[in-house]
Amino acid sequence: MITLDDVTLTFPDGSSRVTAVDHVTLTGRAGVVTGITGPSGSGKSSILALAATLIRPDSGRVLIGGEDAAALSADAATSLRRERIGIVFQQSNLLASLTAREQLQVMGELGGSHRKAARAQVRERVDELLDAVGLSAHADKRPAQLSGGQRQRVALARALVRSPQVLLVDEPTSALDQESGAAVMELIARLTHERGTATLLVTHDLVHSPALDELVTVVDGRVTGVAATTGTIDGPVKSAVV
Ligand SMILES: Nc1ncnc2c1ncn2[C@@H]1O[C@H](COP(=O)(O)OP(=O)(O)OP(=O)(O)O)[C@@H](O)[C@H]1O
Repeated sequence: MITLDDVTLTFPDGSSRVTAVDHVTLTGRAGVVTGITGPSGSGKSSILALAATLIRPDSGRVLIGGEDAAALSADAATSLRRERIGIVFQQSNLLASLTAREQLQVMGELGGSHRKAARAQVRERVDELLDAVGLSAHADKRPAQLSGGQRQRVALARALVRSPQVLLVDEPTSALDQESGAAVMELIARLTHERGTATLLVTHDLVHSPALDELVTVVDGRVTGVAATTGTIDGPVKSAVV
């Protein structure tokens, strides 16, 4: 579970400051895809960056598994991010020289043990995740040999390698056509339901709302609405949400 509790974030703007996030309170629950939508400049990406502990709020708390990430030292926030948070960006941000399998392996081994048994465990998890995102047959391909949708699926699998509690996804379909976008959204919903991640997903495109369990609307940095959606992708937790 992740909770932003009365969070405010401002940025310098000439001699004054612009308020990007204005006393926002929202919760992403385990096994639930919470969409965050709103007009351009409303604060969606800022909310995601706060949830990712990439920036600190001016005030308020960012609770991840009960711990206030906003109060941690920079080092502690980095390890919390590494261990508990998976992030998928608009562009897949894959390393051009690595195969799909290697992208996941590098993430799985980051800061971990070099013992043979530990590495074998990572390999097993990588194979399981590549299978879960339907890419086993493409495991040895590099990003340039994959379609946009396949690259986003690799990025999604990579974000899940360390079994994060929280999955943060920023406009995952913006570089995709409608059909592959829908497939990526469906996959995010399925993996969220199966693996119990608390998923926050920023989208301006409500054509994909069937993949969302809840929708938070943000305008001018403020939450103006929270609604259960009429999503059609079933999951174990979903029935309890709607
Ligand atoms: N690094 C920054 N420095 C100064 N102002 C910023 C910075 N990042 C965001 N802002 C301002 O904060 C507000 C919220 O921006 P944010 O990017 O979070 O909105 P958004 O809803 O994600 O927009 P979009 O849909 O266009 O990506 C805007 O007024 C923006 O100009």
